[in-house]
Amino acid sequence: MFRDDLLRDERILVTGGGGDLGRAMAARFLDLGASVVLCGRSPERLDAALAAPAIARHAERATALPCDLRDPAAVAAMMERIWQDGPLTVLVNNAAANFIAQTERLSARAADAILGPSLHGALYATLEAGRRWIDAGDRGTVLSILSTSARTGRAFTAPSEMAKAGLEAMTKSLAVEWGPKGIRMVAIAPGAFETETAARQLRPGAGDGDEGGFAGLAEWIPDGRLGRTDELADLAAFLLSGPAAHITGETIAIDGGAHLRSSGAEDLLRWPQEKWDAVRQRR
Ligand SMILES: CCC/C=C/C(=O)SCCNC(=O)CCNC(=O)[C@H](O)C(C)(C)COP(=O)([O-])OP(=O)([O-])OC[C@H]1O[C@@H](n2cnc3c(N)ncnc32)[C@H](O)[C@@H]1OP(=O)([O-])[O-]
Ligand SMILES: NC(=O)C1=CN([C@@H]2O[C@H](COP(=O)(O)OP(=O)(O)OC[C@H]3O[C@@H](n4cnc5c(N)ncnc54)[C@H](OP(=O)(O)O)[C@@H]3O)[C@@H](O)[C@H]2O)C=CC1
Repeated sequence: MFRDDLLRDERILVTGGGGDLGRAMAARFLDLGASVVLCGRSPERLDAALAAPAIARHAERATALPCDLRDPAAVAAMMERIWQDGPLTVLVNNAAANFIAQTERLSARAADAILGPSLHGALYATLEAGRRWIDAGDRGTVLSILSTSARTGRAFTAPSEMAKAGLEAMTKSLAVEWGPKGIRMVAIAPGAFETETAARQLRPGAGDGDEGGFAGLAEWIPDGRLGRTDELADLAAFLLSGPAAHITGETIAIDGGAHLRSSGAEDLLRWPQEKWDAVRQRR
């Protein structure tokens, strides 16, 4: 689909690069010639990502740095370390934290556990990369991974929706403010992708025969299935590539149309063909 060297000149930091979607994007960027730095809190998860065959086959262009994005000093130190080897050209704000809970029962610490990495951490990373690009007169791109649920709102994950909506506002605001300085801001809003943590944090199952997971969700999605990680990775690669150079401030949804299912015709979608035929005959 893409030229093999599409991202050859890019040096890309993928936050949360030890997670499922981060790892898939990193592997795709490497396939297309980029150098990649992964970050996350857990050194074990980062080591596992570097050892995965899709990444290990490009070992000379893949590195990892543990970093807790909730700590602005740690983010600054990570960026300093990265820049010692040369500038990044792309920051991918992918790291996030989320879990379902009845919102009125969230403690302040629980709310901060979500807002910390998902909103503040992404902002800290964007500021650290942005000011280095601006000081050096370098071009740069920030790609943030949002969620279609930030557009619609979503019950039981309010802090995550607030964080993702905040990142969308950052994407639009800095597209204008930093655009003249050569910095492009883009975002992807995924729908449901069956990653290990999404299943655990968002559909944990309550026991007694309810094992949770994503079973049954696909039939609710207009195109009848969940997203595939390779599809997200390809969209990310395109948005970082030369042909996307004029796209900024935009968020692209990748959810099979799921977030548009709020038209008031949901009951009609469940009608069998006979019912449509009967209605037509009665006209
Ligand atoms: C919507 C679709 C779009 C998005 C999809 C995704 O993002 S999928 C990707 C999702 N990926 C990930 O989520 C990434 C992996 N997960 C993580 O980063 C973390 O494990 C974490 C965010 C779940 C907890 O962060 P941490 O280590 O900082 O937490 P901690 O243990 O120090 O506790 C702090 C406070 O939070 C409370 N609390 C914690 N869990 C729950 C819960 N389930 N229930 C209720 N409360 C909970 C805990 O009780 C405590 O409050 P207290 O008692 O002191 O008042
Ligand atoms: N899967 C899905 O259905 C959807 C996912 N998304 C978004 O896609 C992105 C990736 O999700 P997914 O791959 O499913 O989730 P993962 O949990 O696998 O990935 C998130 C990563 O973020 C890292 N992270 C969390 N907190 C911190 C922190 N404080 N500092 C540094 N890194 C941190 C985690 O690593 P570690 O724990 O080692 O720090 C983890 O690897 C997220 O932004 C998510 O919100 C959006 C919509 C739907």
